[in-house]
Amino acid sequence: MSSQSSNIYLVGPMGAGKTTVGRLLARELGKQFYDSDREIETRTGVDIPTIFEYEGEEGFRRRETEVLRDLVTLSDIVLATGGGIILREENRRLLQDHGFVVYLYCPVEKQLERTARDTHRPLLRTSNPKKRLAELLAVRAPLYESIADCTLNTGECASRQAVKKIIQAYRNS
Ligand SMILES: Nc1ncnc2c1ncn2[C@@H]1O[C@H](COP(=O)(O)OP(=O)(O)O)[C@@H](O)[C@H]1O
Ligand SMILES: O=C(O)C1=C[C@@H](OP(=O)(O)O)[C@@H](O)[C@H](O)C1
Ligand SMILES: [Mg+2]
Repeated sequence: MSSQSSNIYLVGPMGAGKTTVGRLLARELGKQFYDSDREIETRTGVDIPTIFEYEGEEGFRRRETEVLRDLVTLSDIVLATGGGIILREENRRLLQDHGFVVYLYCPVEKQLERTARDTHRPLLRTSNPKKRLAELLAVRAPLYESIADCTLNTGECASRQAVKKIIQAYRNS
């Protein structure tokens, strides 16, 4: 983390709670909240499944990096990222250099439960989403860990509890 950073960046897999916890955390700390997925949707005027459909995952990743380059220029924000943002080395460096990085995770079973009702995650539109989540995590977990300033299992805690724990870790950093 850059010393005395006023930004908190949440990374972690789909369903870990980045968007939900991030919004609450920002409110609690009086910081501006951003979500990289929402930012991409606002800029393009279409939803994420549509971007995947027309531009593929590669097109989405390109847009994700463009958005991140802009968001790291802001101060005093909480940013919830998309689960795959850590795939690009440039993104990992941008996150590490400009904020306090919190890795949120939970067991794959919980990820599955929490993502089951929402059909807006193109990578989970498969006959076996649990297997997909496990495969993604196997590749990505070391990448999340490599940039995390703090790690939190949201599997057994309510979002409000997660917020408290993050604030504690952030203030002690
Ligand atoms: N700590 C939590 N406990 C229980 N449910 C949660 C928790 N965090 C998130 N959820 C629920 O899980 C779903 C996915 O959360 P979301 O914030 O979109 O995850 P992410 O942005 O990491 O993919 C939402 O319906 C949300 O209400
Ligand atoms: O894990 C991923 O690659 C993705 C996670 C999603 O965000 P959430 O992690 O907020 O669900 C979203 O960016 C897109 O569907 C791709
Ligand atoms: Mg999200």
